[in-house]
Amino acid sequence: MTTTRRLRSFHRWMRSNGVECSDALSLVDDASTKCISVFSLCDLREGDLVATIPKSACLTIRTCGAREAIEGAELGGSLGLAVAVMYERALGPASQWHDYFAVLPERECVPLVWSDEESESLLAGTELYEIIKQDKQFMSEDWRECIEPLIGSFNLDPDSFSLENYFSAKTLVSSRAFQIDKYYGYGMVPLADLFNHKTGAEHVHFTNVAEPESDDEGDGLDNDDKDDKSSDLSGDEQSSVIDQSTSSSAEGDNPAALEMIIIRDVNAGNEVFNTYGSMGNAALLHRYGFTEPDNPFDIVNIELTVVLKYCSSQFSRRYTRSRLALWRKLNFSGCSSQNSEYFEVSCDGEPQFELLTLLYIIYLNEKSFDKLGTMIESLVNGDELSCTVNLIQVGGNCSFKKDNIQNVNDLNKFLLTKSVCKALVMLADLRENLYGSVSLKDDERKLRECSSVKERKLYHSLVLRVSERRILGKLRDYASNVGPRIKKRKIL
Ligand SMILES: C[S@@+](CC[C@H](N)C(=O)[O-])C[C@H]1O[C@@H](n2cnc3c(N)ncnc32)[C@H](O)[C@@H]1O
Repeated sequence: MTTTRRLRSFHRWMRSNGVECSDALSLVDDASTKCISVFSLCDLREGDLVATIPKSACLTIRTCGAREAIEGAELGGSLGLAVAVMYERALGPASQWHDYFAVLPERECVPLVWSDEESESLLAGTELYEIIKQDKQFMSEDWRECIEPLIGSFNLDPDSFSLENYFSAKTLVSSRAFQIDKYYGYGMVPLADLFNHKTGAEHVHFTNVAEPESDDEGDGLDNDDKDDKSSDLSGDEQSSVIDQSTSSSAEGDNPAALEMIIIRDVNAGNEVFNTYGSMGNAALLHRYGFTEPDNPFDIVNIELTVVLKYCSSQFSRRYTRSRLALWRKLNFSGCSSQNSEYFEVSCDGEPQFELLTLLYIIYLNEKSFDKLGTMIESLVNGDELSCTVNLIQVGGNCSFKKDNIQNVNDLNKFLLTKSVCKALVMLADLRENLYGSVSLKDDERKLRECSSVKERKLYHSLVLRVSERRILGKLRDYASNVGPRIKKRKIL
């Protein structure tokens, strides 16, 4: 089937399934990338309704032919939806969604379906490296525990439900599914999933006009994906949340359909973008298989284990343990995800506040540390702000004026002693070592020479490496330029 043909069939499919796509939209099939994008054929203005998609046309656990088996096995969320996708694909032309599947790729090129060698060579050191290893392991367990036992009941080619096909279905779900509503749950929304992403400058929103009555709330099936152990860097389940409009005044409101409405003007001939959310490059690559240069939502994480390793290189293990224990007693903690605790460094190189408090405590002199120990009882009863104020006062900072402090961010500069700044630079170096011996300059050169279309995996992994390494550079600048701003005074 030629690309033009698949789009013609999809347009026919939309008409016969009640999907209304405005004549102002042009679906474009790019022969070089085999990807579809949406362009405007005329000027589109804020408020224009450009598509209506009946919820019954969406592929969900509720609408798929294997509903009974999937619900009977209590599979929900992305795992259940991936089974629905595999089932309907296995039906071939007999599936209601056959012509919809023809406009989807076989699988999305996300790292989950890269070979182990590719992950090793392209992702080592990046935020994704360990996550992908875990994803593969957890999803294989999900498949063995939840899907393999069901395969016989489908009476279809068992190969269609293989582990490999499960991974492929998961890539489609992670990159294209939406949370529809309570009744339909999480699903594939034809047409809505053809729009590409632009960070912070999208043109279109999907609106769920009203919630239909749910006939069986509390049936144990929900969208919190309790069966699915895979990680989610973006923190939410769906690729895009559909706006829940509470207004029902507009004429033509249709509780059984989703509407796509222009929220930012588009001139004729331009691409119409959606947004998949505010995500850094690691999250974009993880779920969607692409990255954006200069992404303002990028972050780098520094694992607590790296901080402790650095601390142990300076002090005894006992010393490190006692400092960490006091930090915890003061109710500080890092971010946590699947057995790891870490600190974020934002796009502009600013380290997470809690990392500064930990380093500050690590470098407190013995006297101040002991004094802090005696104050624990009173400190833990206060809030984070007053606790940190006390911490800084005990540390003996003479330029510190409590009255000017409104929130914890105002305290950052007082935590940046010379030792803390030096530690931040060392931590940036330790984190950078994880990328191996290739320099940032070499990565930047390779990126300039690389084609985003022909060498897609290499290109996006290089964007990720380069953006993470630039943040580490900014962390070094931050530590060198911001601190130390304070003079010490003995108050003990
Ligand atoms: C929801 S689909 C969008 C439609 C898709 N282009 C298609 O051919 O069907 C999401 C996928 O589109 C691609 N994509 C979306 N936005 C992109 C962007 N800004 N840059 C590169 N690829 C993008 C990625 O492959 C992503 O996984």
